[in-house]
Amino acid sequence: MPVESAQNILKQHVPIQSRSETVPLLAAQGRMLAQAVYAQAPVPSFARAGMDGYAVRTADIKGATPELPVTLAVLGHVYPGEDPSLFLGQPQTAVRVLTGSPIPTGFDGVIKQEWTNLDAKQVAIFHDIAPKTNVGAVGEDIPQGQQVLAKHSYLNYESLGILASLGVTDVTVLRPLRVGLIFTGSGIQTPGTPLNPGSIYNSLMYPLVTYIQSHGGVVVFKEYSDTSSHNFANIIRQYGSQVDLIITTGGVSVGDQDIVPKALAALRAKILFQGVAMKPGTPVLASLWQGHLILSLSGNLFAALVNFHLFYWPLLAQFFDNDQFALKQQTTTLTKGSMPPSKLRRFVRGQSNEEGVAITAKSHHASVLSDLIDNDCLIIQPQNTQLQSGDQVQILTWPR
Ligand SMILES: Nc1nc2c(c(=O)[nH]1)N[C@H]1C(S)=C(S)[C@@H](COP(=O)(O)OP(=O)(O)OC[C@H]3O[C@@H](n4cnc5c(N)ncnc54)[C@H](O)[C@@H]3O)O[C@H]1N2
Ligand code: MOO
Repeated sequence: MPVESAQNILKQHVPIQSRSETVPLLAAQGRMLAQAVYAQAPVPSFARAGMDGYAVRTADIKGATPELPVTLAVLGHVYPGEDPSLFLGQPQTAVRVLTGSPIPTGFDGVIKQEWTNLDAKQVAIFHDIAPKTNVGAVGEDIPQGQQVLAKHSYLNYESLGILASLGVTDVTVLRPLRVGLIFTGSGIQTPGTPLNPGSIYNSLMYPLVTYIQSHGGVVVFKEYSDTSSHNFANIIRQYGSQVDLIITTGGVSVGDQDIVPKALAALRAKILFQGVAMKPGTPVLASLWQGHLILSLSGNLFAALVNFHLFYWPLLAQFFDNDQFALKQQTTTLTKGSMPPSKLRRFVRGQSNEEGVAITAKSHHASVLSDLIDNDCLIIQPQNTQLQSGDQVQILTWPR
């Protein structure tokens, strides 16, 4: 089955998210806003000094030079957080201020202290300044009433800081995509215990959990299945109904321990597709168990991640009805590297740059993860076509 057909089948079975919940700001990282946020008050709510110096009436110091300074009476100081209403800007006066200080009414500029003699009582001013110099106006950052974040914005980094600057403590966000993870296979250990002979660490868990949790999803359970299909099926029976999507890794190929197809048959899950015309990750499988979607990725690390990127992001975009989660496809130039033809359409690790995209990976094997560190996209290599430097190629990127 072609990748696009598999993506379309999956999309038809994604639940549409509708409910919301209120969470503290720091718990909202990676979540989607349920409603637009408007500024109830301007930020800052007062005119503030942009430099350490003196609040002045700019008209008073017009023409001031080092040779002919203007001297002003210093009424006192207003430090950040202090009440500026104790002072009123009168002719030939100044108030000592620091960066962030509220500026008392009547003053219209802040002269930086380097242009004064920094006197506490009678300050000599050596330059003149235009009105509003070094004054941050009310609402300089956010004017009152402005829409700060649109409905369905995705909360991260700066957006959480902007909400905090408005004094917001809790936000109403869309219910996350609830995901359960099941890792199959023998000899797969969680980091923290010494490796048994022939075993490897469950490295796959970490990119999967972090991709999911930083893009509007939560991982509700992480379970290991041993190599019996009973065990796998029991995990699904026990936990499956808690989630919107179950992602399983490994066990989808044809070996003795490839238990996923057998377990799905025992669960009477409906197979949506099994095997996709892609390399790596050919044996990927999707099924539906009592209305819950199960996406079964290959166990090979790079194959699993290619499966994840190609199927998870379109599904997430559908769940939130939001294109910012969709895979982005674009045409660019292959600037470095080559690939021999492949019978199946192949997804190659790519490193995008200003000129195009480069193939820099030392290994293209499906089981090799470490090369991905400097790679940020997948190059689509059409079937039976070689890739060489200078070719126009299609690349796929996912939300970062
Ligand atoms: N005789 C055949 N053998 C294989 C075929 C085939 O058609 N005929 N297909 C190959 C292809 S293609 C792939 S892809 C793999 C997929 O196999 P599975 O999805 O069944 O994965 P496993 O066999 O369970 O594991 C493969 C590999 O990945 C390691 N692994 C699994 N889970 C993790 C994890 N969570 N973290 C780190 N590493 C993991 C596992 O130890 C194996 O080394 O099958 C080919 N074989
Ligand atoms: O599809 Mo498997 O993809 O060779 O790793």
